[in-house]
Amino acid sequence: MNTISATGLLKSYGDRAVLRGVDLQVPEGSISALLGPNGAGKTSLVEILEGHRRRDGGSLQVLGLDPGSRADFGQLRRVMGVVLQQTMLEPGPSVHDLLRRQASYYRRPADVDEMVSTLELTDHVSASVRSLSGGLRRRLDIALALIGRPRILFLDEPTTGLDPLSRRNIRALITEVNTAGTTVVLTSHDLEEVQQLADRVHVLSGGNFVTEGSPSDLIHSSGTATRVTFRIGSADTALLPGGAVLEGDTVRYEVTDQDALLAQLSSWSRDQGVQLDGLTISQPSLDDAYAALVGATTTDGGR
Ligand SMILES: Nc1ncnc2c1ncn2[C@@H]1O[C@H](COP(=O)(O)OP(=O)(O)OP(=O)(O)O)[C@@H](O)[C@H]1O
Repeated sequence: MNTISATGLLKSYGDRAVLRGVDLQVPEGSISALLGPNGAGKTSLVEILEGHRRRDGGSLQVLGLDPGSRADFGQLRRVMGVVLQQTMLEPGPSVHDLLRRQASYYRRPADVDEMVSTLELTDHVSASVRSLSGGLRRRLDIALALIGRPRILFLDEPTTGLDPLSRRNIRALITEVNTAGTTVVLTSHDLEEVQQLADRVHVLSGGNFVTEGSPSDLIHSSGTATRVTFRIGSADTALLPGGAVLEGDTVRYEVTDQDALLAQLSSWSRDQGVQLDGLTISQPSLDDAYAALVGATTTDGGR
């Protein structure tokens, strides 16, 4: 079953068409990532999915509700958690008061003290929002989004501005929340984060998704090469499988079918009576694949 089902979504600002008939299916229980260059329309799309921005056309169901309808939005907000790209916290109240107030809007909220401890805000519960650093505000944003135990969680660049340890903890928390049953829609420019978290990746460019699939599907379809290197020693290079590049005593291959190459190399080394000394295999990352798939064809959207 799909938690989000969108067909033909349209959005323009003046005469600039940002979404040109976007179709999106987000399976229940997945972590789906929306990628695309600056200005591609990710935030516009996510805010339409959340019901925080009006669409110009197309049909949309989120958990069977239409976020663009006022009545449905009222129901949706009780089962939805949202972390916006920019934090919009009221500056006055303390961390604890804000979380308590937010929890009071839900029928079965999470425990406030537990949430404070999970997001490592314990030392700051009495501090007013205005006194928090950017990273602490981000953690509070996430705590507020999770306090209602949402069925769907929208995260727009959730770990931007966090220190490496907090980033790691937030990623672990996202996985945990997802494992407990929450569907997650993630927008991020951090492709390592996306590769680590997402089951599905949708790349938006020029007003539509230009490619969709699992991170490994995208890596595979980009044709990005795996790099295989080893040291040659005194072996005869003449009989090496084709495609070898010799750099001093190191042999390098760039291939898309690593299994075939490794099978050939293993018979070569057997025939030569040598080891594949210092063999390293560097798999391409989602970052490499994204650059190959999107890099040359995109431009900044003009902000
Ligand atoms: N309220 C608005 N009024 C006019 N133009 C807008 C508005 N919001 C967004 N835009 C424009 O729409 C385009 C898409 O913006 P959007 O923020 O959705 O992209 P994005 O993919 O989220 O970008 P980024 O990765 O930089 O956050 C940009 O050209 C932006 O300037």
